[in-house]
Amino acid sequence: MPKTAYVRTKPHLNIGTMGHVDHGKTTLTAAITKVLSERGSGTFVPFDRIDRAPEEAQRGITINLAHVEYETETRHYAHVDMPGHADYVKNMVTGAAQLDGAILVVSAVDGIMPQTAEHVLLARQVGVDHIVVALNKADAGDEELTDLVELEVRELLSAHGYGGDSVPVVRVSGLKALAGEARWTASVEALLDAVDTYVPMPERYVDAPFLLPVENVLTITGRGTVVTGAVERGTVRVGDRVDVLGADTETVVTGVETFGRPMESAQAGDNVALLLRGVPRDAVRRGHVVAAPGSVTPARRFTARVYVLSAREGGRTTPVTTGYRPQFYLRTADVVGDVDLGGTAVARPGDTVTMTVELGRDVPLEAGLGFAIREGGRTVGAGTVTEVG
Ligand SMILES: Nc1nc2c(ncn2[C@@H]2O[C@H](COP(=O)(O)OP(=O)(O)OP(=O)(O)O)[C@@H](O)[C@H]2O)c(=O)[nH]1
Ligand SMILES: [Mg+2]
Repeated sequence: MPKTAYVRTKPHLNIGTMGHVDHGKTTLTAAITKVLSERGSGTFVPFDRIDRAPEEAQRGITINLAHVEYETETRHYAHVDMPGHADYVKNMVTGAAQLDGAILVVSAVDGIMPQTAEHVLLARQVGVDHIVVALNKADAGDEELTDLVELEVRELLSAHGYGGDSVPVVRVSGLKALAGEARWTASVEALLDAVDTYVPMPERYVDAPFLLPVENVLTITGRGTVVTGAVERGTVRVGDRVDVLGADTETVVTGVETFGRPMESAQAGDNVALLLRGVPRDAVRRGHVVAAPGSVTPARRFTARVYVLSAREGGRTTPVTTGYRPQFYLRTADVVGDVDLGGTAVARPGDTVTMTVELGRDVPLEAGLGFAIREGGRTVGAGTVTEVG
């Protein structure tokens, strides 16, 4: 049976949970949906409906991005639960690229761990301007220790330009909230209030030509290929012609949905699924971009200012030279690129340098676009495009 159409009654924002493995992101995500469903604004999504892949259940970790939706009194949210495990930072970057604000989950028992810091750095780089901290497992943490963890987290955020002194830090217990303990369901409510008030509604460029970076691709039997992601700018409706950049094809949008509900028109900021006419499932991939015809010219050469992470930050121990070929994370794409520093110049860990990059394929690029550089499973640099071509 077709579901009822999505009715836009409140401002919509994209948020998500990030942080180190096992600090409780998925548990907190489930708890948020439970607390809100009891208020009558949303559906409870249990833990095993978020981590639902067999490998996730078996290993007890999140691997894939999972999306849930809920409403507070003032806003409608799409929430992406991101993996914390070091092997899946790739997926985390894709999730973070769609966010208006992030909930950084830090275990009050364990404090800052490597992916706590890595995720903060990556969030900064892909354009997440606001972070709210959930000091989770507060039910199990010692108060004095938790105070120390809070100080540490504020310092970390300040070091990355997040204004750690003013960031809301809320002590919560996802686990106990899920169990319905009043003290802790109240803590989750307090966290949501902090998100509502601290994360501003971003400016939405609804009048710009439509652009959606593809996060995922699915097949709906009998209907065709569907791409999902957050609309970066513009609007789209059924019947619109679009370019699929990366797949190098032009097609027509034959369906627009959000969380399974049809939409008349999707706009900048919406988290959507677009049904594309006649596009084979294997022609389109994460990292491709769906855009208004002719509105963007993809390129593979650009100049950027890049910060090379120090070894202490988890980066390289040896300098970068011309000829270096790491992976570049741009929007939802992950593309290999050749680095040119100009002659024999070197970039040591801790340096900020200008470099020219030649990507392995064409990607929609523009000045100001932030990106991360990774190599062998770790983040080694962070940069901003200064010039295309
Ligand atoms: N005591 C306590 N344990 C918690 C709390 N939240 C989560 N846990 C436990 O911590 C473990 C990890 O929880 P998850 O929610 O899977 O953690 P995660 O951050 O989503 O992990 P990844 O997605 O794999 O990075 C589980 O055993 C949870 O039951 C909490 O508030 N208090
Ligand atoms: Mg998880």
